[in-house]
Amino acid sequence: MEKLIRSFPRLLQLSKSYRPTNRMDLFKAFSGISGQSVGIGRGSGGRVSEPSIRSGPENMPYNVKGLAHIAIAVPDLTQAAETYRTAFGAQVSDPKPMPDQGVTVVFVHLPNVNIELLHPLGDTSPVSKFLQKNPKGGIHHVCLNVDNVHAAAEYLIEEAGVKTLGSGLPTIGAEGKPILFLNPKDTAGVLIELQQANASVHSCREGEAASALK
Ligand SMILES: C[C@@H](C(=O)O)C(=O)SCCNC(=O)CCNC(=O)[C@H](O)C(C)(C)COP(=O)(O)OP(=O)(O)OC[C@H]1O[C@@H](n2cnc3c(N)ncnc32)[C@H](O)[C@@H]1OP(=O)(O)O
Repeated sequence: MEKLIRSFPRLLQLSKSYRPTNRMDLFKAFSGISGQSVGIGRGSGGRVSEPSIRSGPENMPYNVKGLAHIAIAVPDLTQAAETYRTAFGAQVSDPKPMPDQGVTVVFVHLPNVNIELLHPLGDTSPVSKFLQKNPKGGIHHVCLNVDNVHAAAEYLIEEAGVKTLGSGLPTIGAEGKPILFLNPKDTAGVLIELQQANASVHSCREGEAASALK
């Protein structure tokens, strides 16, 4: 113990006023933490190392403005909505049929983000196959707000190697704004929806989505 204390000046300093009683106390005293888990970088002499952060490319032609919603496909919309309302005390919307998208949606409003519950509508719903593979339901997609969905699509296809799905032209989503889906094979296996954040809701009809963005 004396040898250990002599070899670590910080511990020596602490040991004058603090007597560790077990191994965890010894670790906390040495690393300077008080319970939360941290990573200690190699060669950092015991100091907690900050993770390095790399920024996105400069001059991006569009910006992600945040998370719009997380969509969960469910086998029973009424039951799922009731679970979110009663178990989590969340406000839930009435079901909204969206025949053009092949889904009925219920929005669950949480303080910092919405959850969109999805159920197939019609024979060719894109959610049907997903539910066949995941009969109990599951996370179907993540929707990001962007400031320019048109510029985003162009940049993703031409510069980032990320393909859009369908015709590549925006359609109108459940929040009444232009949306586009990206191929999950290009985005780490997660289906991502882009939504035009600043589009005026109610002002767009299906055929007007693309021109509304110009
Ligand atoms: C109202 C609106 C809104 O939010 O505003 C909505 O929600 S509309 C929500 C519904 N609309 C959409 O989802 C539109 C975009 N979705 C699509 O175009 C399609 O569903 C695809 C994502 C391309 C999947 O195609 P398809 O339905 O034919 O399924 P599939 O079973 O043949 O799957 C083909 C490959 O995609 C994968 N795959 C299927 N669904 C996936 C999902 N949700 N997330 C991640 N990967 C997925 C499968 O595992 C498979 O991979 P492997 O080949 O490796 O086995």
